Amino acid sequence: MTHLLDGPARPAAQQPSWPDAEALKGAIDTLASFPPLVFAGECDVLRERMALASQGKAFVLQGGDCAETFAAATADNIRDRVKTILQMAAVLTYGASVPVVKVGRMAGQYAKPRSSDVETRDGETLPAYRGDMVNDFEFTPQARIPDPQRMVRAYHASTATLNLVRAFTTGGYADLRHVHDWNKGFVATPANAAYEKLARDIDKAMRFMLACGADFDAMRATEFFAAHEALILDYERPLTRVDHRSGRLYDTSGHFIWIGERTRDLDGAHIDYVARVHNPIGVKLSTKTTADYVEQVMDRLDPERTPGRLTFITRMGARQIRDALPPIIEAATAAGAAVTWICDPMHGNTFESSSGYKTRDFADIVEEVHGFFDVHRALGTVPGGIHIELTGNDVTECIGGAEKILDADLTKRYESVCDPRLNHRQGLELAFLVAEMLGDD
Ligand SMILES: O=C[C@H](O)[C@H](O)COP(=O)(O)O
Ligand SMILES: C=C(OP(=O)(O)O)C(=O)O
Repeated sequence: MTHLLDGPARPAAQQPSWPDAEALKGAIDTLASFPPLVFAGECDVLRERMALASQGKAFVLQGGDCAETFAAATADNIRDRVKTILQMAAVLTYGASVPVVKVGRMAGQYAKPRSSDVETRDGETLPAYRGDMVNDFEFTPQARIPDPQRMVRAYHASTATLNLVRAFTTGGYADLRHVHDWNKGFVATPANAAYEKLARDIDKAMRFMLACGADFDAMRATEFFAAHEALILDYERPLTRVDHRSGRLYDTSGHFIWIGERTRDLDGAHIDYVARVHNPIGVKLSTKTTADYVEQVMDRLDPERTPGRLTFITRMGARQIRDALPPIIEAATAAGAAVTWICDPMHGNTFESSSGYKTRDFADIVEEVHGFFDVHRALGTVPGGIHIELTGNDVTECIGGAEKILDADLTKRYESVCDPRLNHRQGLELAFLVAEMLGDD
């Protein structure tokens, strides 16, 4: 399939140095022979949902691991992540009376861009870990060698994940009548107690609607989409297929793919790649973004200004967003933007704690989302969603929140192989706060 993507060779940032060209070719050919993970028609549905979010008629909740790992792709982990997203979506929908577009950072989020190509521990320097799709987290010379067969494993792990996600979300588990069940198995906390109360209210409203003759069978299933950063082009390209209905190219590795802050160069291979596929796509924007860049990237990726095609995921930092975001929005608006604006309050707020862990403060995360809403409201544009690194597990990776995780607690259960995630309760707590902001119109 790669011939479909032929064009001038462009520099591709953040790619592994695969040591064996033959092995790489073998893995690419294998991927190209596999069935698609998602269908073009599903991507089109998501584009329509993203369009609604760009107009304030829906709100996007994108969430999941910073970096998925093969070892953690278990039924329990996947179920708890899906449950957390369903609960957060219920809080947002009920709290703000807006449909929520549920998108997992799942089933493909196996590669990471890194600030440095190497990592040094106790005087030993090895290649950096770039995600399970590329090499292994273990700190040994052998483990850190990029192995293209890992892309094939990532495909299989994504298939299994997506299969379970589809079973959960269409097989009855996501039925709103199970709104209480999603809270089961989690430790009792103020956030879960608040959720339990909300679930009782939803139950009551549903009983009322049922008595009025509403048909709740329509709610048995929920839409749930898969997203990841389109980083490793040797994985994305062979999974790119022609849609037989329209003759257009789609990246069938996920419904929504985004280009990260480190790979969004206008002359680079990543922007060239996503310009050619028809999926709904995202571009991360930090404080380094210029007005000129925004206009040019819109012209490259969304020349027709089609609502739902392009999402800007801003990740500015709690202290910068109020100054850095307005000129970006103004430039986009002046250039006729039809983009969906999403706030990633994670990546601009990372710091190293005194105990040496990469962490984020829950208060900063909330503050960035506040800034995002305030800026959009002041400019008359639409805050269309949030993008969160989270897990359904009870980890201690981000400090703060109602349970007041402290620096000293980070050591207790820090499991992320890259960036710190909100745990289940912090995710729920954030959903309640965002529901308030959304409802504050
Ligand atoms: O998730 C984002 C990046 O991959 C991550 O922040 C990079 O982390 P690093 O600075 O430790 O390489
Ligand atoms: C690397 C990521 O973010 P960014 O490109 O915004 O740094 C990410 O979301 O995993």
